[in-house]
Formats: sequence, C-alpha cells, structure tokens
Amino acid sequence: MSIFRANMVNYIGKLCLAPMVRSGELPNRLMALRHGADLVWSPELVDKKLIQVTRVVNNTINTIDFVTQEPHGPKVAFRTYPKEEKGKLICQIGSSDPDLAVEAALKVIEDVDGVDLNCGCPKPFSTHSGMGAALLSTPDLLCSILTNLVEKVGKPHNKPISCKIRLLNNLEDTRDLVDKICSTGIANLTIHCRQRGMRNRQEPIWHYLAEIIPQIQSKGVSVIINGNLQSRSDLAYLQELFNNDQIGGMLAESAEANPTVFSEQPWTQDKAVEEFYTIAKEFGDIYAGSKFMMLNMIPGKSQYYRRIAQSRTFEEMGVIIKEISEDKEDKFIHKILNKDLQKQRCLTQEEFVEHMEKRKTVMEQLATKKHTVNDHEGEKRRNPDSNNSHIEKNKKGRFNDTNENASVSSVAV
Ligand SMILES: Cc1cc2nc3c(=O)[nH]c(=O)nc-3n(C[C@H](O)[C@H](O)[C@H](O)COP(=O)(O)O)c2cc1C
Repeated sequence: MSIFRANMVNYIGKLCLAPMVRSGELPNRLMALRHGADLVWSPELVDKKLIQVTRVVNNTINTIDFVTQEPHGPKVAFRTYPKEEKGKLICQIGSSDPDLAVEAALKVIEDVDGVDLNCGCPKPFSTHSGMGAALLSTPDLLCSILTNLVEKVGKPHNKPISCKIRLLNNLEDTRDLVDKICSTGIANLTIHCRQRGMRNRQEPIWHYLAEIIPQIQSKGVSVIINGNLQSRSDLAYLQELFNNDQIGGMLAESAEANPTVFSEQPWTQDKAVEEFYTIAKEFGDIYAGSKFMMLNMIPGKSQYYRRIAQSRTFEEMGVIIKEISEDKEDKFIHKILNKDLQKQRCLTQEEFVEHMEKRKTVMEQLATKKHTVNDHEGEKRRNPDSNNSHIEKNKKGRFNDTNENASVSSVAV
C-alpha cells in the first residue's frame, strides 16, 4: 500500500519539470515554478556523492546548500531556495544499493518534499554500476531500494517516495514490473514512455498506457507521463484522451528550451533568457551551467547563439543579454523555441497555439497505435536489432558520431 497521506505533496494531475542533470539546477527550477510548474525534480544526485555532502545555510542568498569538499575547494552539489521551492521539490537519487540510497536520502530529506529513484537512465555512466535503467533488469533490487526508502525515509519523515522508469520491451513485462513497484509503498510512478534503447528523438510509445495507467492508479499510486510532452495543453489533451484527469505530465526538453512553457502563454526566448540570466546571477549559478542553459534556450539560427557560445563571464553574457533586450532585427530570438523530437522551431505565440492544436492528432495516433512514421515499431523494421544491439553498438562506438554530435539537449537519459 502507498504511504500517501493528506499533508504530503501530491502528484495527481500535476505538470512537472523533469529531473535533468545540468538543466535542472536551481535557476531553471525557479523559472519553471514562476511560470506555472506544479512540481520540480532535482537533477539525479548519485548516492555515493550525496552521502558526502555537508548541509550549509547560505544566509546571503537564503538558500540551503549541500556542499562537497573537492581538491580545489568546496563545491555546491545541490542548492535549494525554500522560499519558492518548499512544498514543490522532489529530489532524485541514483542508486543501486538499498542502504546507500537511504543514507543519501536522509542527507536531504528535511529540505525536500519527496525522494525519487532514477530507474530510467540508459547511459553507461549510470548503468555500469547497476543504477538507472539497469535496475529495470534487476526488479528485486529495484524494489528493495524502494521498500527501504519507504520504510526508513518516507514513513519516519512523512514524505512520499517515488520512482521514474522506462517501458520494458513488451506490455506483459512492463505490467509485471509495475505491479512489483507499486507494492513497495511508493506514492507516485513516473513513466518515461520510451524503451531502454530508444532516444529522445523517437516518438514515445503510448499504446501501453490504456492498460498501465489504471493498473497503477488502482494500487493507490499516482502516475505521471513523460516523453515529448511540450506544454500544459499537451497534458490537458493527454488527460482527455484517456478520460482521466488524475494523470500528471512531466516536461524535459521542451522546458529546457523554454522554461516558461508551463504557462498557458509561454514567453518568447528574448524575455526568457533575460529572466534566466537575472536568476542565475542572483543565485550564484556556476557560469558554465548558465552558459549551457542559455545555449539550449537561444535558437541555433539566432546571431546571439554564437555570441553566447564565445562568452566567458557573466559580465560578457550580460552585455549580450542587454543587446537582446534592445534588439528589433533578429528573426528568431523574439519567438518561442519549440522542440518536437529532433525538430527545432521558432514560433510566434499564435503559431505556438496552432502547433499545440495540431499535436492533438499525433497524440491521438500515439494513444491508439495508428502511428507508423517515427515510431518504435518503424525503427525496429528499419533496423531489426535496434533494441538491445543499439546499446551494444554504442559500446563498440559505432554510433559514437551520432551521440557526440547530438545536440547537448538530445541526451537520452
Ligand atoms: C539534459 C538532460 C538531462 C537529463 N537528466 C536526467 C536525470 O538526471 N534523471 C532522469 O531520470 N532523467 C534525466 N533525463 C531524462 C528526462 O528526465 C526525460 O525522461 C527525457 O528527456 C524524456 O522527456 P522529454 O521527451 O520531455 O525530453 C535528462 C534529459 C536531458 C535532456
């Protein structure tokens, strides 16, 4: 049975910012919240690292910092701003050990509203040590980590435990796994609707959902759907399609490109980067992290993309941001950057609404399995051994070019 209690954060019908290494740091989370995100996930924090942190109250910027001692000095591993994040922050951990997971979660539990276990990252840095998507192949271990978290962290601290998985290669196996996971006492299960070998540029698989969503909810566990959702209206339509307003949605790459996309009326990129810059400076974000985010938010075709890429300090970045705010010419920066699988589009506010309207057809096809174009079955037909051998090929480096040249934000995690 789920340990859900009335005074805990609840995930029902919520629109959430996904856990994203690098792209889910404090400035992006605050922007997402200010523009309507209901809940935000931290980037994955690996248990062995989290165990080493010291909690520091930062009275200068009113944050709680979790700091590690590195050879070159102290480093903030995780920073939260309770004034705006309290009641809305889920900390995601990476672990393959029930005891280490608990030890790590206890370090942060008083300062977050829930703990999530990453069971979806297919990258070798995660899977080689049995973490992330590797846990999908060791369900007993996965469930023992969750049970330990529920009993030793969730219950004593009155905080929910959740986890994020990918789909398995067939419906039956996915259903079995979901049953096991839901019996650990977790409060929420997030499903990234892609299989382990799939990349973010592939259309998610939705035709399992009609069975899986009620299966999860019937155990008293809420469900959040992730995979190429792009806006609040996408979540509304997903709920309509499945006739279920309790389904939550999670945005990753669309919110990485424009964190204001949680709002009914997202901002254009010029305004979004200006706000991001102000928040990043105020909260002492590291420059490399802010630059990474800016390069996700500035359209590649804008003249400002190269300028930001060449900048080296917040001061230099500030000069460019000021120019952006005064610009009348650039054709791309005054539009909304929308990412739909591998395609990047710059849309006016009206075009954005039209694009979301058109997506309803795609979503309908996904839900009813009529899709054939960019789907996983199609991928298998073109490349019959695409699933597991994709990972093998990655290991041998045959897809290295694709991976390394992929845009920073098309990491399949
Ligand atoms: C830059 C980046 C970092 C990510 N880091 C994590 C992570 O730390 N934990 C996790 O569970 N998923 C991570 N993901 C995966 C996303 O949470 C999400 O499952 C995936 O991008 C699919 O959602 P989307 O189609 O909306 O982008 C990451 C994705 C990106 C693009």
